Amino acid sequence: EPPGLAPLSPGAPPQAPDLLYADGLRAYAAGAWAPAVALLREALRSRVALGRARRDCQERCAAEPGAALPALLAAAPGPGAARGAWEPLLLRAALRRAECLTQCAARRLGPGGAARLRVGSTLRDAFRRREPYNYLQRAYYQLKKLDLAVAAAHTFFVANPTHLQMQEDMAKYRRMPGVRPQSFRDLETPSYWAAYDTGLELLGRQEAGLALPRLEEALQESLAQMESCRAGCEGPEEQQREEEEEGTGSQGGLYEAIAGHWIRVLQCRQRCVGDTATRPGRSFPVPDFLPSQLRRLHEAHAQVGNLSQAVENVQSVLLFYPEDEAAKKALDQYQAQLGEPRPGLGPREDIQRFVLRSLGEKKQLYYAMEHLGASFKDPDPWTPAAFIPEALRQKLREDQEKRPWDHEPPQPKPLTHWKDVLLLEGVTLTQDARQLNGSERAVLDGLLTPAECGVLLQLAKDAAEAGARSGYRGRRSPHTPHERFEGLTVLKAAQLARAGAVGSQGAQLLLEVSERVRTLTQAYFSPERPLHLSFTHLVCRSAIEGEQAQRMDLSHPVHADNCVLDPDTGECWREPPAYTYRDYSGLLYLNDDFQGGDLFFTEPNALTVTAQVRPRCGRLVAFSSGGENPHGVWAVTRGRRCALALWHTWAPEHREQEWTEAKELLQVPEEEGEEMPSRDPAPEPPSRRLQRAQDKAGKPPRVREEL
Ligand SMILES: O=C(O)CCC(=O)C(=O)O
Ligand SMILES: [Fe+2]
Repeated sequence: EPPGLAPLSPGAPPQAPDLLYADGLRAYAAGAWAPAVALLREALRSRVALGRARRDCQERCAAEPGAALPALLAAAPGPGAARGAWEPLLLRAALRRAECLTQCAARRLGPGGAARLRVGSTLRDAFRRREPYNYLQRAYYQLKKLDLAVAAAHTFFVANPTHLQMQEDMAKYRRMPGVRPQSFRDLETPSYWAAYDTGLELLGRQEAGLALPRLEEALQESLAQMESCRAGCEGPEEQQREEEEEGTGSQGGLYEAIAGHWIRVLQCRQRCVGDTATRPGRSFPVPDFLPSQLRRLHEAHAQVGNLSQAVENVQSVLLFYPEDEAAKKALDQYQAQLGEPRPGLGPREDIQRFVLRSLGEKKQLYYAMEHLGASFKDPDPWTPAAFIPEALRQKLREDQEKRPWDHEPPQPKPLTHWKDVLLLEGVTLTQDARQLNGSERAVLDGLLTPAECGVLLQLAKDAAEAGARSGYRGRRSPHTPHERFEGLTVLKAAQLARAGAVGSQGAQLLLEVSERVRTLTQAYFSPERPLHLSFTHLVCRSAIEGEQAQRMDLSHPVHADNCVLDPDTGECWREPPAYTYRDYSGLLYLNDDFQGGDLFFTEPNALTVTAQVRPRCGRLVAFSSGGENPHGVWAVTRGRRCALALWHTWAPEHREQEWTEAKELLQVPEEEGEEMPSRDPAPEPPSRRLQRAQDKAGKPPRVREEL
């Protein structure tokens, strides 16, 4: 049973989610686990019920005679249509519609209807971040309902994959006997992401036939999600949200107010494009989500010989990009292969409807932008230039350039052979895959000079001390109680450097070195396809003195980096909570003055060791991140072992945004001391949370933590 979604008292009208949630947090703070669970679940459920009721009502009332727009309006007879003719009709229809909506809401939601059950912006944000699930998992854990705790944890985790506390909790759950990764079912992530990912994976394996149903499902489900998102735009919350953001109520007279409301609805509907294309927990949408899905569809259909479907899909691409050369060429080719012309064949109807409607909305929004001072951030790169008022075009072009995720990365220069790169960098290949008994593994030496290792070690030390000064005690390792674990991201390093807590030379070097590793890894393993850094983490593990006798555990248990390894079957599931988008891993070691701590690779049974690597300054171990490379770290029994862990990805949308942010931060001239953001702690009682929310004006930059 999915937590939070089954009614506690079936049939009863929903209660206000705000109140339920606040009561739930109070119960949680008081350690009353069972009531906390009941209240939090009810808050989640009532919010879902609320949304569903509103959408049903909207649909029903739109179809009700008298509340629909009179047909007369649609066919307004030219300029002669006197003002008096349409105005009363429009406004009467609006009155009827409002009456219908109010009655419907009262029927579905109880007396007071929608007004009584508003969801405030704080709650909306908390729910978007899936915070209730974090409280739920802890409460379930206390109640010893492990399966539900894991399911709730996973639901939260998918939307917050960089939440450190949750990483530890998930690791804890995974170690528990009887809790299997299979039970980490994803309860709230829209199903199209799974379909999309599987479809892409199958395509990657040249399985177009198998990929097609998943790709089609992904497209249809993302269109459905878009509809559901758009339907939410007419609700009272959307209006309220804009008012909160703009700090204005409606101004002016009747028509100004109507126009103002209408613009908000349109803005909201257009935002749905980005919302639908953004994975839970990600900050940026997959660029050009719909057209790129259509491109994959037409290619896959062509591959398996479904020519007419290939034509429909490529024509749909052309609706977005009429001048797309590749699409035009593909269309010609498909038509030639088809032989005789098929008259009925055109773009997909669902896409045609979508594009026409979207263009209509954009036209109005650009108009409002030019003449009414409205704001509009076009989510799409395909809007025809003719739609954009001349005065706005230049400014938009500039903004576009500032949004890197809207652009494919510049095509790389033809890549040099890895041997040239090694030579260039003064690096030697110490062991290749064969010597390491694997397929995609390598040990390279000479990536850092001893002086550079020194600078990076100093950086790690200074950062840890800065942490200690600000009340952050050295944490136990998430993997073993016998070691301490400190992790530093590039952004955090840059922030600390700005605040003067660490030298900026170290932070700068961190960026430089990660790029050095990326170049090498790409040249060695992926010369045709650019690799991007997706995460860079400077990690030190220290033995805790006096706790080392007869240690049986590992510093880092055996795992694979992009999938969940099942040692029993040797299978590796490329699914959350693993970081599925990681394609190549790199570990660049900084020192060797510690005991234990060798890296080792195993067979998929996680037991049989196939190769072992001793860390030392400037040594890079690089390998593909999948199930072919299970690896672990022996216990560090004395001293401190520091390494730069780097993960690379082929997916530009998973490129490490923080790398760029850190770079920018280190480039801009120093301003007065910046405040250091702290990571989001485990759930705390509401009173303290409130305090904290009030303390911080504005949102501090989010510091990412991954393992
Ligand atoms: O530090 C190492 O040698 C390995 C660490 C590792 O495997 C990881 O962080 O995924
Ligand atoms: Fe790893």
